[in-house]
Amino acid sequence: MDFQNVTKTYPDGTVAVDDFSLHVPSHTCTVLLGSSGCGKSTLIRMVNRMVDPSSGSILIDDADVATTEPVALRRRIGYVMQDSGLLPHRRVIDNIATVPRLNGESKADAHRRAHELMDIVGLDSALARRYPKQLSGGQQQRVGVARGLAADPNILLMDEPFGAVDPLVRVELQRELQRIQTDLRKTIIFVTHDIDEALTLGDQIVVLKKGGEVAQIGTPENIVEAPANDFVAQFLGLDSARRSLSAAPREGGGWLVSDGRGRPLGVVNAAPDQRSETD
Ligand SMILES: Nc1ncnc2c1ncn2[C@@H]1O[C@H](COP(=O)(O)OP(=O)(O)OP(=O)(O)O)[C@@H](O)[C@H]1O
Repeated sequence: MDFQNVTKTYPDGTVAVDDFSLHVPSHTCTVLLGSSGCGKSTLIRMVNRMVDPSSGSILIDDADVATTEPVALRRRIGYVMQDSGLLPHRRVIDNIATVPRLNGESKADAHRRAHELMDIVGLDSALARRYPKQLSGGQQQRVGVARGLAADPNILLMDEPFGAVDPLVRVELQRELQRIQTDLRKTIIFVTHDIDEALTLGDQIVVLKKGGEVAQIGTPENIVEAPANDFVAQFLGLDSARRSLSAAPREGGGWLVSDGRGRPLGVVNAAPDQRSETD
């Protein structure tokens, strides 16, 4: 997928995205990382035409999304948002089956697929008959992910999908997504302002400034090892005590790693290039 010189000016004159270009490699997870208001949601919503660019284009397999009817586009691109966006008056199973049903699948087939998806996202099948409000926030987000995957889309758009759940559940959901992605290899665009989440999930991370200005694009390793500028270093907190780590040799081998305030964080047993044959 490619964003080509995309600009979005809202009717009130706000320039949310200014001349943004990006190649999104297939079958990998691209994270758009930036603080509130930098244009992340606008960017992701232009892919499925919830928002149309003022100029520029977005190409999927070399076809401009502007040439595809928005409803058709949304039925073949998965979309997961922060508050899960579930239909409150529909049971979990029917929420997941919504798009396959709209695509003409029989109820039996759509429900069978929905049960498979519940399994994939780690939801007990006993929850199928519940309504969204009878689920925890984390469970609702799992339903949201299942629903996003229901039509077996090649592309999955995720707009701060785990932003509203508590930190422990958030880490669990991130792990589930990584596991799912190992199997399904979707092209994912994942929006977050959480650095740890970006470093965990991104194959490619795009650090954004206001107006969708790209501050840096790279793998998590690239960005942590070599921030392109002060903005990226500060945003990642590389100059803060939490991330400026130090390591001291440890009795019995390995290193004790501490943060910038000297608090112990853990132990490194061996640097990758110093592993012995027996490790
Ligand atoms: N419908 C709209 N009309 C006018 N301005 C808008 C509209 N939607 C978004 N904006 C503005 O565009 C800019 C980018 O907003 P956007 O929601 O894309 O940012 P974001 O990075 O996703 O932020 P957040 O993380 O807070 O959701 C902001 O200044 C916002 O106020």
